[in-house]
Amino acid sequence: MTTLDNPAARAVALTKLYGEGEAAVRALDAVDVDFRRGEFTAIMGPSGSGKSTLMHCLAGLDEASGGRVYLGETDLTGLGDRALTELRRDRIGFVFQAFNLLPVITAEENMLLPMRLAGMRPDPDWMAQVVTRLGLRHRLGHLPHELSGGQQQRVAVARALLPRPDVIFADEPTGNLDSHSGAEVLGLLRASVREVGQTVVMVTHDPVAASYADRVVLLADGHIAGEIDSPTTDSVIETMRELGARTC
Ligand SMILES: Nc1ncnc2c1ncn2[C@@H]1O[C@H](COP(=O)(O)OP(=O)(O)OP(=O)(O)O)[C@@H](O)[C@H]1O
Repeated sequence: MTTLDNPAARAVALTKLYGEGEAAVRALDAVDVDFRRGEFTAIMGPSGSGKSTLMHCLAGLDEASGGRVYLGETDLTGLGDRALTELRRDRIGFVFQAFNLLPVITAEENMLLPMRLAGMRPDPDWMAQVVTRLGLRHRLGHLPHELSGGQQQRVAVARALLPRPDVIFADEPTGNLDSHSGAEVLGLLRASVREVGQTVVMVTHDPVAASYADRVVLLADGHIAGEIDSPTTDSVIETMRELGARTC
């Protein structure tokens, strides 16, 4: 089986309704999409097009109203709360716009916290590689408030990378960063894909951020509206303009 027919995550006829009756909002309407292993995919689209909803359903944070969601071979639809919690803990990494570091423990303790809670230890070689790549070797003992925003987000990326999850879902990971810090975080995500085959799925409004991805999946009005392979900032801006979308 090739990686093409064995995606890391997949939505099949995924439909998500919020509310009921006349007031119901169809946030996703029979969406079919695959996220290939070892690939960096950006999800883009106008405000309200369903990006966050798609990501939340893929990551087991929100329940589908119809269709199926798979993480590898595992069908998430129908899993109970406990199984979903374990799946998120053991197989998914998250990076959010807000860095979500615990303020009273050091950068290193923050990086290791999810693994400690799961009773796991990181492979020392892998930990050393991530820390080196992070460029924060001399900041590991610092508390989050002693770090810049970019440094805090790099700690959050390391925290997601250390357990080697099946997929890292990143929701506007550079939304709170200046362009220099944003480029560092995006470079780190891209390197994790290129160098160790991590799978990353990122929601973004930013064409520059999307240009770090291998592929852009475009959403409009709860539907897949297209794809861009090997995106550049210009090709993303042009395609978003054609979609009539807000791109900043
Ligand atoms: N909890 C909710 N209850 C009701 N409607 C919701 C809820 N969450 C999202 N929606 C609606 O579902 C649609 C898709 O929302 P979603 O947040 O997925 O879009 P998005 O593309 O991520 O938007 P943005 O770029 O503004 O973050 C929107 O019409 C939104 O108003």
